[in-house]
Formats: sequence, structure tokens, C-alpha cells
Amino acid sequence: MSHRTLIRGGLVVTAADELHADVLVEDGKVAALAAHGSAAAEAWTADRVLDATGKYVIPGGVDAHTHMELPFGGTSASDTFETGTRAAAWGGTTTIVDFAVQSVGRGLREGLDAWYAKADGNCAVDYAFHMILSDVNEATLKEMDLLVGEGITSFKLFMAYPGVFYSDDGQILRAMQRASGNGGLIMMHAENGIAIDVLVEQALARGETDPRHHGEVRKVLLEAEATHRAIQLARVAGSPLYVVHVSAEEAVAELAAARDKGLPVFGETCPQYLFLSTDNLAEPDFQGAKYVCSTPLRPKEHQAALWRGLRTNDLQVVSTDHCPFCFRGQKELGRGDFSKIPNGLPGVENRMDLLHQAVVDGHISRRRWIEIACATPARMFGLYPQKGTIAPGSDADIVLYDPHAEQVLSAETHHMNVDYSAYEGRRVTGRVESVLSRGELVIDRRQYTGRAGHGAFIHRSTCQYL
Ligand SMILES: NC(=O)NCCC(=O)O
Ligand SMILES: [Zn+2]
Ligand SMILES: [Zn+2]
Repeated sequence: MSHRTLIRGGLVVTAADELHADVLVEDGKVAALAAHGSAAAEAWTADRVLDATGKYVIPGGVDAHTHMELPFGGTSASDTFETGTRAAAWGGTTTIVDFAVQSVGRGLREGLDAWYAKADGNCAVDYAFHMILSDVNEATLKEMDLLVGEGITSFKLFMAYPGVFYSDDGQILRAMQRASGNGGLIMMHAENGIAIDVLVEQALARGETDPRHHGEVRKVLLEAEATHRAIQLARVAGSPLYVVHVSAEEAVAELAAARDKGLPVFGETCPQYLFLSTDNLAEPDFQGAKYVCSTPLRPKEHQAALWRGLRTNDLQVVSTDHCPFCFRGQKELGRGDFSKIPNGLPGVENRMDLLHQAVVDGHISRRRWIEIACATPARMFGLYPQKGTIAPGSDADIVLYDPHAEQVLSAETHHMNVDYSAYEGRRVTGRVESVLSRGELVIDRRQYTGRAGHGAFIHRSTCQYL
């Protein structure tokens, strides 16, 4: 029997339009939109009516960069797929794209199967995977083709973390050449990890062990240099390139210069680079460890270039790089040696709200909010228009968003499985009211009504943003 939900009275905001429209949902899909009070909308009947008067009706967020349960730095990211996707739902995100990991000496298949097993039956919202390549060789290259056919259509390479995820330029070039043939999208962690490791060793030898030194050794120039090198390698290979977690003005300039030449080069930044800075890394009593991630937080002056890049489309996507580690027992592993602090920040629950605050503050428009947080990540990673918009035939992943509600972000009230908030005490205007995932209410007027196992694996097509 078909099941119909009617969302009445809201302002529907997509990347393309703002419409005073009612939305009819049938069997988990958007069936139709019609103007409030129109004959079509008045004729609709439904099993359930959601009143969206005074609310925005927006597509569920697509967070294209998360690390649930990632083993890193001798510990594991503290959100499981169950807790992390529940927190995502609370924050209005209805699709995550997480990173399956190839271990050195192992195949892609083994790494991917481990990720399927972690996620299967545990997710509150839909999920997909990218694949991290840690060991590019002949076998890996062949497996890339198989993965593209299986809906894993993007591959992350690291110019950082020698001995862990690092690939050298030859490996990077080979992977890019393969991707240019099979339609895969190469995602790059662009930092010169070999040079950074020298600076880490020298800093520690000088007794510079505090968290703030993490930011000092991971220099802007080494992000810019790696970004430039990645772009040139992609040009040689004839492949598109997506640079993850861009944090520095000089790296944005490299992307902008490449895009001015018409190259298919794309950039993502994250809320932590837009809202936090080296001031946080310098917090006393080891509190700065809460803000250790790579690329690192930068001096505040870089934020203007990131916002500008988001407005000019030199940066296309805001993802979270959600990779939470508790302060107690995890971040503390690096007391006395900043290089042992596990890298990563929590944020999957906060992204949609922080970006709405950016609308309130005048950094971006309402439609650009939806474009960088929903539509473009869906297009970039082969999920559109199933995800990322509200249009007939799309999955009914829909958020009723209250643009006037005030909230204070805090670990006391968040749902991520981590003992601190990177945004503790920050006031934001706007809050998720209700969330539908494929037509099911997973958040109903600020109550969690979802369940682990509702979230399904999404088979992605190749990049639709080229
Ligand atoms: N970003 C970070 O600090 N941790 C997660 C791994 C990565 O994305 O490089
Ligand atoms: Zn990275
Ligand atoms: Zn990451």
C-alpha cells in the first residue's frame, strides 16, 4: 500500500530555486511540488501532514567526507556508523560518504569489505563509500576499475602521512591515469608529508611539544606546494582532481589559477577552517589538542579567502572531515608530543547549522548554502538527483529547518559520541526541526524516531560535476 506524506506551508529552498510550495512524498520519493493554495496542492490527500509554516523545507545534507570508526594514531575514531549517522540525522544530514581504507600490503577488496561490515545494518541514514588508496601497485590499479563498477567511484590519495597512507608522485600519477580511464574521481590530501616530517622531528628536538606546534610545522607553503603538484600531476594524467579539506589562502589560489585555465579541478573546505583558527590550537592546558587535524587550522586571516572561494565557486563543497577522538584517553595520547595526538575533529552534526549561520552572517546566500552542502556534493560524487535536491523522483530526504530558532552548540546537548564540542558555547541561529530519510521521519519535532538499519548503502555513479 502506498504511503503519502504532505509537507505543507514551508519555503522550499534548493540550489536552484526558492518556492512557496507544498511537497507531496509518496513511497519514499518526492512525488510532486505545488504552490501553496493551488488547486493541485489543495486536492492532495495524505496519511500524514507535516506543518512547515515558517520553516525552510530543504534537501537533506550530503556530507561527502566522514571517517566513522577510522583506525588512526593507535586508536579509532569514536563515532561508530550507528552513533555517527544518528548524529548526522540530528544535524539534518541524510547521506554520508565515508572512507573505506586499504591497508598497506592488502587489497582494496579486503578494505572495502571491512567497511561494508562496519556499516551494514547500523546506519540511521543512507551512506556510500570512497576508497582510500594506501598502496598503489598493479593489483590496486586493476581493482580500481572493479570498484567503479560497484559504485565506489572516488579514491583518496595522501601526499601526507609517510608510512601510513602516503603515496609518492609515481603512485599518484599511476592512480590518476587509471582514474582518467575508468571515470573515477581522485581526491587528494594535499600536504607535503615528507617535508612536514622533517619539521616535526626538528620541533620535537627543540622541545616544542604543545598542540600549537602541530599547526606551525604543517606550513601553509607545504599545503600550497602539494596542491600545485597534485594539479600538475592531474594535468599530466588527464584526470579531474578534487582537493579535500583546503585550509589555506595560498591553496585556494592554486585551485583558482587552475580553474582559470579551465582545468577540472575542485576544492572542498570544512567548517573548522571557516569558524576556528590557530587561536584554538593555542588554547592552554593541552586544550589545543581538541583542534588538532590535518590540514591544520590556520590563522584567522585565511578565513576570508575560504569564504570568497565558496562564493566564487573556486571551492565547491563544504564537508566535515568528521573524525572524532575523545579528549580523555584519545587526544591525551599526545601529551608531551603533539605528533601523537590523533588527527581529526567532530562535526557531522554541526555542518548544516554552521553554514546556515554563514547565511545569517551574510557570507553566502540561502541557495548557495544548499548548493555547497547538498546539491554539489551529490553531483560531485554521483548521487544526484537521487540526493541533494527536492524534485519529483528524488529520494524524500527532506529537512524542516527553523531559521529563527536559537541554539548554543555544546557537548552537553550534541549526539556525536565524543566528549567535547569543537564549537562549545557558540550561538547559532537556525535549527533542524524534523528530518525525513527516504520518506521516514527520523527526527520528528526534535525527537529521534529513526533506527539503526534504516540507512541503506547507495551505489554511486561517476562524477556529474564535470
Ligand atoms: N583530517 C584529519 O585530521 N583526520 C582524518 C584523516 C584525513 O582526512 O586526513
Ligand atoms: Zn586528509
Ligand atoms: Zn578526512
